[in-house]
Amino acid sequence: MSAFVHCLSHTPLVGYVDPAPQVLAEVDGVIDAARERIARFDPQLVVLFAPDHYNGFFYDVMPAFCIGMAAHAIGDFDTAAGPLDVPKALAESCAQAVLDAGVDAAVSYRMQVDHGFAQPLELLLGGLQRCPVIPVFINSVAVPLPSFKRARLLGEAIGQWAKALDKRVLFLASGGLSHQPPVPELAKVDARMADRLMGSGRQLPADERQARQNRVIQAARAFVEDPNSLHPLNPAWDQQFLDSLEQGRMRDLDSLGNDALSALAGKSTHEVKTWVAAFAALSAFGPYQTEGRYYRPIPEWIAGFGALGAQPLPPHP
Ligand SMILES: O=C(O)/C=C/C(=O)/C=C/C=C(\O)C(=O)O
Ligand SMILES: [Fe+2]
Repeated sequence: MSAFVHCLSHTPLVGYVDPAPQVLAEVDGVIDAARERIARFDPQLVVLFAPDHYNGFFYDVMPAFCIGMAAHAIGDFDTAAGPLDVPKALAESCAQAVLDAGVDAAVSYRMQVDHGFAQPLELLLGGLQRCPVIPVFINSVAVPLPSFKRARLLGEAIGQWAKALDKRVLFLASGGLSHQPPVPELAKVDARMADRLMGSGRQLPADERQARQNRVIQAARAFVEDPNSLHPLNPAWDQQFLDSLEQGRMRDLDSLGNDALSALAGKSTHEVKTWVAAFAALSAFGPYQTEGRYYRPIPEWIAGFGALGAQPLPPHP
């Protein structure tokens, strides 16, 4: 039994609206280094904490958390499409353990996921099917949202379950840090879009999918020109958040409410709850040391873009 963590921001805008070549090369270097560390760890099981952007989870039934027993990626923004390699019996055992620990996660035997899940699997493992993966959805955009505390407890429960396996387990987290791309909000959209958010968007017509992607791309171009056209990035908050994880102070975030977090760092920053869950899972294996910390605000991707890895400290002799 051993564990490893890697948390990485995602962006659907890579390849569409890119930063300067030296920034792109810097990010590529960060991802390459993480991929090498993960390859050396050679995971036998991945638990991937990630959000959705109204591509797989809708307001017909919106869970705070959902564990996939089977899953497929839709391939939005040119990310990989197709089934993930979900080990069903292990996922069922994980879900049971989470409920037994008092965290009421939903389950799905037909989970539909978007770039939030596909991108880290592609970038860090080389594809959707390279390693058995249990997908764990954390609702990060559709209010009402779960709290930092519940995300931490979810992670701790999964960490305790993983610790009892005789496996090398990699915890991945996808998303964040400060950012607010133009994801629709139920309270602000017209009837047609509300219907999409309530479930008819599960199979989006191609022209609507294209229009939706174009809207995000246009918003990114405008944000580069005018940082006040969207909620501004917040590098100071992002660094403070990374410090909290590095120092194992996930509990300190419990008292930060969701409205306060949105005001600090934008309405999509709730994706960082995936990072809290992943680090909480690792903490079940004891004290840890971090590695590969990276941060840069990248307006072209509407993102405070970061990475942070960690592994348990070796036991004292
Ligand atoms: O405008 C829409 O309908 C959809 C927008 C997105 O899917 C935006 C996603 C952006 C991210 O994943 C991100 O975390 O920046
Ligand atoms: Fe996202």
